[in-house]
Amino acid sequence: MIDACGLARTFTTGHGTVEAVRGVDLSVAPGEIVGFLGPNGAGKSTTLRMLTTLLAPTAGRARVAGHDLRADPAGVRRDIGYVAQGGGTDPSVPVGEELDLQARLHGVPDRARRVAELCGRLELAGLESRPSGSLSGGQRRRLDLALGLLHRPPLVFLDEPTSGLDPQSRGNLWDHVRAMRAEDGTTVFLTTHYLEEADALCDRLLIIDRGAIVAEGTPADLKRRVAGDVVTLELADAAGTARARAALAGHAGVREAAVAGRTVRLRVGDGERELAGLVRALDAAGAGLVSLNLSRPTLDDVFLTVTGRSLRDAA
Ligand SMILES: Nc1ncnc2c1ncn2[C@@H]1O[C@H](COP(=O)(O)OP(=O)(O)OP(=O)(O)O)[C@@H](O)[C@H]1O
Repeated sequence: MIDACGLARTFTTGHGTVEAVRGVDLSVAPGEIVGFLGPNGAGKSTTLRMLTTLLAPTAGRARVAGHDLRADPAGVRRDIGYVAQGGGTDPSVPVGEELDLQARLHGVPDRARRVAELCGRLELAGLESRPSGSLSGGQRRRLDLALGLLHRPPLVFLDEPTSGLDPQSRGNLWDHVRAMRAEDGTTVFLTTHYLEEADALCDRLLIIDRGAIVAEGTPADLKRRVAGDVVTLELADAAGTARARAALAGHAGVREAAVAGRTVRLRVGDGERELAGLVRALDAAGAGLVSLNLSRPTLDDVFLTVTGRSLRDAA
């Protein structure tokens, strides 16, 4: 649904040249929900604006929703939905009127039925006569989503769809995005700052930093591949700790072991798979295991591993 190769954009400012996006390759398959994650200024919006034809690339090429970005930008625009960060509606216009107007602009056939259908699906029914400026944050974002979906685009771009929403409204919007994919097979490409959002909603993530993609994969794969799981062992005494350390030194699957007092912290690939073998090795060595804890890395650990910085600090 998206295939981009070497996409780049530089800006010339009074202070010199900014390489906002430095040759990004990415592909998104039909029906995927792909999250584009990165700290402030990483190049997310610039990439999104290029893929939605709002900004011309300085280099590279892309096919979006079956159309070449440079040769057929009108075709791209026809077949995508774009939900911008702040939305673009007039706050004084009633919800129903706004939807009807946009449906008319898009030439949506049988538009009254389509508007009613989307209002029903996105919990906007009953709000049609309210000016959009009077809606709550969550209702507002659902209206923005409805506006982006009116012409039934197979591909939708969402720019920070839940920015500023409370956790409950955020979860509600995720449900709607999932339903949109389940019911219509809509492909979704979204940018986000929220690690929880990336983790909960996206099938696959692209992590961008300083204009380049630094990691890519499903949330679970990324965590496993890039950061590994962590197994923390507590041993009964110093002798047991030494025996544990010796037993685990050559143990296949252990990538790294750090000892602090009677605690041994291991970095392993797939913790669940490794646990039984680890326990057997420790028992055989008579290490005197007191407790064992398996923790999964977070997406922030992934970012830290790839860039040496925390996404939260960097943001
Ligand atoms: N019109 C512009 N002129 C000059 N520099 C720009 C312009 N637009 C973006 N940039 C710069 O390009 C880089 C990438 O910006 P971009 O907005 O794409 O990042 P982002 O990842 O979307 O950040 P945020 O999360 O803050 O929205 C930044 O250094 C930004 O200052």
